[in-house]
Amino acid sequence: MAVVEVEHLTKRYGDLTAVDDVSFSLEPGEVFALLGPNGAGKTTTVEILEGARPRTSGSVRVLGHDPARRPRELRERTGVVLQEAGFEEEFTVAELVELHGRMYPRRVATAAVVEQVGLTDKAHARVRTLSGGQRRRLDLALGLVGAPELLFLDEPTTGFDPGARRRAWDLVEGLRRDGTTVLLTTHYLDEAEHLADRVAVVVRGRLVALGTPAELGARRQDAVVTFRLPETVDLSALPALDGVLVPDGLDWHLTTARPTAALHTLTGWAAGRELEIPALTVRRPSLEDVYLGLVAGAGETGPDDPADDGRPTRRRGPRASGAGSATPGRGGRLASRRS
Ligand SMILES: Nc1ncnc2c1ncn2[C@@H]1O[C@H](COP(=O)(O)OP(=O)(O)OP(=O)(O)O)[C@@H](O)[C@H]1O
Repeated sequence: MAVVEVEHLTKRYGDLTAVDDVSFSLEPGEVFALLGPNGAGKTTTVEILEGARPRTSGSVRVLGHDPARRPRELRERTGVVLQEAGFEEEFTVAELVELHGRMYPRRVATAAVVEQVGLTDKAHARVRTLSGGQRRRLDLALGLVGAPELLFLDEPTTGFDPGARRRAWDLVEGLRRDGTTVLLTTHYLDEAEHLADRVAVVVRGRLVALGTPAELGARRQDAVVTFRLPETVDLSALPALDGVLVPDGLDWHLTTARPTAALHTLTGWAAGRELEIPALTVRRPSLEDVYLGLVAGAGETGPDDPADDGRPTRRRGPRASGAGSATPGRGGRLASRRS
């Protein structure tokens, strides 16, 4: 049985359709990444799955439950790592993890989860003294302390230094090995490529592509041949190459649908003149290239788009106040789980 099943999900905020007839499912143990530009509807979708927002229409099942009913069992079997969560600043890391863990029947030992996220040396530090990246790791610890079957990770490595990001990736890979299903949103395409079994690309609320990173890559047949001209050679001396050639500093990039033929022409020409072509590489499109092509193809014009209202990425309704969430004091998370 699918862990998450979403069929024809739609969410409207007044006139704005933030999620538009989206369908996908998550199989047990898979890491699934939701990608899309700012305002695409990723957070809205994830919050609907978490039970933190009502949907307008469509059907949603999470671990067999309708999250809109906010069943207790679902809350106990899922973990949530938000983009920004409020912490109770005077608690220590260990205290906060300990208190949070009490909400879950299947909890992981505090020391183990603190170790898992690399905060052991900060276990007894007050939350207010943590750096931005350390707070994100604490967030991760709170998502993991309940040994969730399904983990929601909303931009989990934003603000991480490169080492911390690698460790977070290792952690997610470890979770996958243990059978945890993970729904991830990220703006880092390398992160999605590295971690995700499958990727869904959402633009303006609509699902525009769904598949493994390799399947999405295979949508594009083109490749980029990069090279420099030998010192003694002028561009006009090159044979005609099939594709679009653009300069980039000393390099030339040839984007071509026929990389084998283009390479043959180029290397045949050079070999015939006993020339060495410096810095010659061939690169297939990365997930980032494919993603940017999909986003552009779907008419998204980036941050200057008048439809982009420039609002912060994570908005919460009245739940955001954290009122009434003094135990254990994580405003966003606990309040959203309880309301
Ligand atoms: N409570 C709300 N009321 C009105 N509009 C909202 C509300 N929450 C989100 N929106 C709008 O819905 C759209 C989708 O927002 P959402 O936060 O789901 O996007 P996102 O893909 O998560 O973006 P980001 O990558 O920036 O986090 C945006 O246009 C946003 O302004």
